[in-house]
Amino acid sequence: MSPNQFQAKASFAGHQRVSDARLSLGTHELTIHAPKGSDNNTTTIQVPYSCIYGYETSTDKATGENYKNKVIVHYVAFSGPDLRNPSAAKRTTAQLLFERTEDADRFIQTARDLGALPTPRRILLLVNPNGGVGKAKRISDTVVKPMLQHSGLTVKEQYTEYGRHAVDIASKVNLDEVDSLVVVSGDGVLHEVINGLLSRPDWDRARKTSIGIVPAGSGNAIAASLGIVSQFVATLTVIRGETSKLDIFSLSQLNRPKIYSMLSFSWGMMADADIESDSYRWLGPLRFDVAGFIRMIRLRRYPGKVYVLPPKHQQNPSTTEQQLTPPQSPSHKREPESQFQHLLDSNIKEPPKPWSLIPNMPFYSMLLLLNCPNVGETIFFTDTIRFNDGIMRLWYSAETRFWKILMPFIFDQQNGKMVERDLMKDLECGGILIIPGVEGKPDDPSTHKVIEPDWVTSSAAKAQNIYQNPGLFDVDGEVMPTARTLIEIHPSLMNILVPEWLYHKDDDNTTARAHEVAVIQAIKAQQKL
Ligand SMILES: Nc1ncnc2c1ncn2[C@@H]1O[C@H](COP(=O)(O)OP(=O)(O)OP(=O)(O)O)[C@@H](O)[C@H]1O
Repeated sequence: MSPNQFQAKASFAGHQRVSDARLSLGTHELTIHAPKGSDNNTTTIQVPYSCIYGYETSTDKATGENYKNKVIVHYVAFSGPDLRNPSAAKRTTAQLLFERTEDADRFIQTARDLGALPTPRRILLLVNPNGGVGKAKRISDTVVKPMLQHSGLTVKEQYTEYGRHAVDIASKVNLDEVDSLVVVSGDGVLHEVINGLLSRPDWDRARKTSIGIVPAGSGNAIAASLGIVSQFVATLTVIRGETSKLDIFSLSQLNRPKIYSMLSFSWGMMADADIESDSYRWLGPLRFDVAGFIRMIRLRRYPGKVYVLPPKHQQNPSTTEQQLTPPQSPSHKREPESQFQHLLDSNIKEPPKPWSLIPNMPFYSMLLLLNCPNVGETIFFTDTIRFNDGIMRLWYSAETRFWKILMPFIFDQQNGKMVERDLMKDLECGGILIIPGVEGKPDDPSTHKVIEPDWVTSSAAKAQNIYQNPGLFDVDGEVMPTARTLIEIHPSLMNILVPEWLYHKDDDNTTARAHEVAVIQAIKAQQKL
C-alpha cells in the first residue's frame, strides 16, 4: 500500500452501515472506497480538504481503553452543485476506525502534511448581539463555536456592547495575539473593524491581519459577494484560513477623520432607502425592500457635481505625475497614502486633468460606488466587479420616473443584470470628487448650508424641482456628513478570509479552480450513493 493509503472501518453520520474501506489521501481530497453490499460493488465518497473543518480522535470501546484508533473527520457537505445556495451546505462527519493507534496517528500526520486539516491560528470573534434581527449570538453559540471546537484554532469571543465598539476593539487589539479578526454580524461591524485597524499608528502592520465575516446582519453584502451565503460555509472559511486581497476606498472630508470602506458609497435613492430602513430593522432583510419602495415613490433629486479620476490603467503617465504628492517612506506614513488630498480645498473649483466632470449632470437621483458584486444579501448587482481589481465602479442616474426605477429592482435584483437596464450610467474610476450643492449633517437642519446657490436656488434649479437638502451620504450602511468628499481606492490594502474555492471564471486562479472541481466531484459522488 502506498504511504497515502490506509485501511479502516468507515461509517458516515446518518448511515448505520460500517464497511471495511480503503482510504486514500490525494492532492485535494480524501477518498473513501467502501464495498456497497453483498455483490461487492464499491461506493466512493470524496471529502475535499477545502471542506474539512476539524477532527477528533477517540477510543473505540470494542478494542479497549488503551487504543486511540478512531478518527472522526468533521466536514461540510453540499447537497447540490450550487455552492452559493444557502441551504445546500450541511455539517457532517466520517468515522474511521483503524486497526491500530499507529495507523490513526500516521493518517492524521499524512493528512496534516497534505494540508487536509486546518492550520492552527488565533481568532478573535466579535459578536454583535444586536446585529440583524438579534440572531448573531445564537449563530455564534450553535454554529460558529461548535464548528471551531474541533478545528485546533485558538478562539476568543467578545460581544460588542455599544455602537462603534468594534472600532475601539480593532484599534487596540494586541496584534501579537491575534491572527484573524472575525465578525459575527453584518457589514456595519466589519466596516468598524477595518476603520479600527487602519486608524492605528501601526496600520501598515494591522492591515495585514486577516479579517472575516460570519453573516448575521440584515444586509450581509460583503459575505454574499465572497460566496459566503451560509453560516456553515462562513465558519469553514474562517477555519481554513484562505485569504484574498481586498481593495479599500478612503473617504476624505476637510477637517474630519478619514473613513475607510470595503463595500459601497451611495447618495440619493439607495442611500436614503438604506439608512431609512433602519426603522424597519424588525423586518430582517425585507427592511430594504420596504424602505426602497417608499423612497422610489417619493423620489428626490440632489444637486451636485461629480469629478472622476480614470483608473490607473487608463491614465496617461505624463498628465498624472504632476498631481502626485512626494511618496513617503512607509515608516513615516500616518495613514494609507492619499494622492489628491489637496482637492478638498474649496478654492479649487475645477480639479485639473486627468480628472473630468461627469457632464450634463446638475443633479443626481442616485449615485452608487461599488467595490463588490452584491449591495445586499439578496441584491446581486453585477458580476463585472472584483473586490481586488484596483478599480472603483460608479453607477449614477438622474432618472425620476417611478416605473423606470422600480423595474430593475423588481425583475433583476438577483440575476446581476440590474446594470443592463437603461436606468444607470456607469464608469470605471480610480477616484471621485463629489461637490454637493448643499452641505450639512443630514439629520440636523441647523447645519444645512447652500454651497452653490446657482445649482440649488436659481430659477432653473427650482424649475427642475431640485431638493434643497444635502441628502444622505451612506458609506457601508453608515451615515457620514454630506460635504465635499474625495474618494480614492487603495488596491489590495487588506486581506479577507474567503472560501478556498472562491474563483471567478476569468481569473487565472488554478488552485481555487482545483478546489472548486474537488467540491463539485464530491457532490456528484455523494449523489450516486
Ligand atoms: N451592543 C450593541 N448595541 C447597540 N448597537 C450595537 C452593538 N454592537 C454593535 N452595534 C452597532 O450595530 C450596528 C449594526 O450592526 P451590523 O451592521 O453588523 O448589523 P446590520 O445592520 O443588521 O447588518 P448589515 O449592515 O449587513 O445590514 C453597527 O452600527 C454597530 O455599531
